Amino acid sequence: MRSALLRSAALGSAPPELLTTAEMGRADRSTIDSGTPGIVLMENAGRAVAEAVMRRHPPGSRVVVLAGPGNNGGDGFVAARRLAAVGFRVTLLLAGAPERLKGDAAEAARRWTGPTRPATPEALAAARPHVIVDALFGAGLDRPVDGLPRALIGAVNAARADGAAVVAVDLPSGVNGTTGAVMGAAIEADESVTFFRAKPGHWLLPGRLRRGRLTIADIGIPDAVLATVQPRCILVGPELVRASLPVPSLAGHKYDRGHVVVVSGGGHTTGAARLAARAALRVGAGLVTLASPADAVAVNAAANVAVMVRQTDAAEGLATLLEDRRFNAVALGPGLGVGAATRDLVGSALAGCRAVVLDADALTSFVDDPEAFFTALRARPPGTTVLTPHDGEFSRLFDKLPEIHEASSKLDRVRAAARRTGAVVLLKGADTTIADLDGCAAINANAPAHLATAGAGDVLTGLVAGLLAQGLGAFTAAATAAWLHGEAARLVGPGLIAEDLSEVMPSLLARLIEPPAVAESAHDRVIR
Ligand SMILES: NC(=O)C1=CN([C@@H]2O[C@H](COP(=O)(O)OP(=O)(O)OC[C@H]3O[C@@H](n4cnc5c(N)ncnc54)[C@H](O)[C@@H]3O)[C@@H](O)[C@H]2O)[C@@H](O)CC1
Ligand SMILES: Nc1ncnc2c1ncn2[C@@H]1O[C@H](COP(=O)(O)OP(=O)(O)O)[C@@H](O)[C@H]1O
Ligand SMILES: [K+]
Repeated sequence: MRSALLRSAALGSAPPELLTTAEMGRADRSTIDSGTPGIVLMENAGRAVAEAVMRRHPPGSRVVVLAGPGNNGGDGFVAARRLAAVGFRVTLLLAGAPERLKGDAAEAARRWTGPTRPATPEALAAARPHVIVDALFGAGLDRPVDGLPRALIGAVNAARADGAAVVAVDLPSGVNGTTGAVMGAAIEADESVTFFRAKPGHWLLPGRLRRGRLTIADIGIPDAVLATVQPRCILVGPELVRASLPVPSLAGHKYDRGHVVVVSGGGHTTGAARLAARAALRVGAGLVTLASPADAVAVNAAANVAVMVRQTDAAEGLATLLEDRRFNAVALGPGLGVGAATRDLVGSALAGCRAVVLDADALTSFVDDPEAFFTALRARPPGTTVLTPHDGEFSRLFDKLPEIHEASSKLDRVRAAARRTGAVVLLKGADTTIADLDGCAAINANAPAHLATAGAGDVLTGLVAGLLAQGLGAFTAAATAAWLHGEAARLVGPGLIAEDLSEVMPSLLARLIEPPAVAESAHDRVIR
């Protein structure tokens, strides 16, 4: 299922694959080995950068190209030549000695016939640029910036604060393309022009906040190189969601669409589970039952119509309920409270092979003995468990593990957690990151900031459970749910409260699912 998702992702119009800087290096090399000279790729890259400048600024504008010592600088030399040729007033500032430029960058520098001046903060300020092309560092950034590069980054940001526009080549200098980390200091760009595919660092925070608009330019690297590179991370988008969403069959019945159990908290904390239950139903689960402790039955029954309510007393009650195999997905955590009773409920849910989503208190209840929890998770069938922590829950559970504590990015932390638990881990945030045991990963970045509101996470838990119940694998369900959740928040807009997310699901799903069978039957009636 997960590999089908990675394959289906390739069908969409916006390229979903995100390439680490190492993978991008392999894509470059593979293209060069197949006969396209590196200087051709560099010429195409520099032209794409020049075109980005031309799209928004008239000839005659003052442009500073800040070139670094590697191929990113080479792209800058090409952009400088093309902009000067059409009437931009270009100042080329090089950080480093011209004689140290190598290979394609040295060739690009030879093709530039204007003056090349040493890059200093003073020279940059004196040029009073309307536009700065940031070609200092790209994929080759391999250590924190210090000394002159750091001063130059500061000067670019100061010029931008004074009104200059900044177009970054590939990445804003200082941003790590693989991790999104700011390595000491980083340029703030209005636009970043990257090549062939976006990089995780364009979408992970804080890199995403530095890159401005993202333009992905075709520089002549064929898509076929992806078969060699085999990228391990995608950006979730509508094509992928459309390809994954279950479409009910005319011949089907509600049990074909799965039956979700959401475990409710006690009488005073039922809201979270109700939000999750409604979301599971809205995303298409055939039936949803709230497993409710005795003191919450009345309030749950009064507050629900389509969602059913069953009294289940503690872990034994849940285990008894789940003996009915038609309950094929269980969600628990929201509103349950932290402690032994919740740990026991989780134990009942994890027994057997139905799909399980664990969130909130179902995660926090294990912070004192995470190893026992990880062991129970690892014993489950692959692709059946999803954990949906926010940052705090993730840190409490995983940060003591050295491989997670020392990981260099959100992507690596989530991958390490998935490896450790065998579960699909979805770490929430503006750059929600999802990974499975094998290191397949997805970033979902469509959520607006107003999604950060009480109860939004409970709705996500329900969406994941609803999709699991309809037969999606854990990775696909988590990625699809995260995108639907973010898109629903965009549809509602500012003023969103968690209840709204489920209510816009029908109009959102209608845009994604073609209903050919319904259209046909309407037509039949007209003919009769
Ligand atoms: N043939 C190719 O590989 C292509 C590469 N392209 C460009 O090439 C770039 C990558 O080029 P490179 O691998 O040469 O890398 P960069 O140009 O990003 O930087 C490499 C240089 O910067 C130095 N450096 C790294 N971190 C530093 C720091 N913190 N302080 C001081 N110096 C530092 C390195 O020692 C090295 O000299 C891409 O970002 C892209 O812009 C494009 O031209 C497309 C084709
Ligand atoms: N800055 C942000 N931009 C976009 N989405 C965000 C941001 N911060 C949080 N979110 C999303 O909001 C939701 C909050 O969930 P959670 O923290 O579990 O809240 P709760 O426990 O109140 O339900 C998550 O889906 C998360 O990804
Ligand atoms: K750059």
